[in-house]
Amino acid sequence: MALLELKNVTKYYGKETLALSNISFSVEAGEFVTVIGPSGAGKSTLLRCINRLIEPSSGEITFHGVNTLKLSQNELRKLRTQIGMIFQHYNLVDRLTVIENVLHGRLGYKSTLAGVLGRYSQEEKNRAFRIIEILGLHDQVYKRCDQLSGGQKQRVGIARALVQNPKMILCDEPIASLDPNASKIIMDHLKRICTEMKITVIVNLHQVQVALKYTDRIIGINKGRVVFDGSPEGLTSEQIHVIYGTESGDLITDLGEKNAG
Ligand SMILES: Nc1ncnc2c1ncn2[C@@H]1O[C@H](COP(=O)(O)OP(=O)(O)OP(=O)(O)O)[C@@H](O)[C@H]1O
Repeated sequence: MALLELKNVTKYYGKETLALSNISFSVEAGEFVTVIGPSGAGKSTLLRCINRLIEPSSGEITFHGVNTLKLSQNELRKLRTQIGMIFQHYNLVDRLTVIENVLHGRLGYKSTLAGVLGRYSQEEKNRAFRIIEILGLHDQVYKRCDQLSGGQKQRVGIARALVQNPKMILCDEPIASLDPNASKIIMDHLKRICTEMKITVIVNLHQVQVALKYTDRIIGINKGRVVFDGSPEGLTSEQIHVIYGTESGDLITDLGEKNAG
């Protein structure tokens, strides 16, 4: 059974804007999938429908055997502990330290009161420190997040997602605000999280070259529809053109010799 299955997922904003149109695909446990497409194609909407930060208008989403669209608020909270999310602008609490932000990843497991009082078990703290170490942030543990670089902030975002002990991580343009060096560090971490921790990863990206380099599978979206779903090897310049339409000129040259077909 697939870990995640979408069937005919459609999302309208208001009556006019069709952001997703009959999206269907499934993702197996352990896959590393990138979603590419031009600005406004529906990539963010798609990711946010998966964990119901946005409510789809129709369709079905099954995660780990559960129909996510039928869950009560309480059940949804539990579901979200299993699906970590990483954002382009990190969504950290800037005035709090790295360790405090990372521990926020445990809030989904707590009563509101315990959460408000910041009550975390020693085990939770140990786990948070271990993950911070894995992400190379051990020297920053007690630094406030507003004193970190973008790349470091994103690593805090990843640590916060990992401390949840998720089955899957959704990454909404995680490197869009980072320089190439910091982007590589983030993508390398995400790849390792998938291959070594066996966590399924879905990443929205703007950069086709990055998608080609890192993932097993690329889903191309244009105007809310899946127009490509396959391996990086299958992504020819014609396919890029279908995904990006008139915006594809520069991207095709970026493909280099590997897939230019
Ligand atoms: N809250 C909203 N209200 C109305 N329309 C929206 C809303 N959010 C997104 N849209 C529209 O839905 C469509 C898909 O937007 P979405 O942000 O999902 O695309 P995207 O592929 O993530 O774009 P980008 O790469 O620029 O972030 C666009 O036409 C957008 O204008």
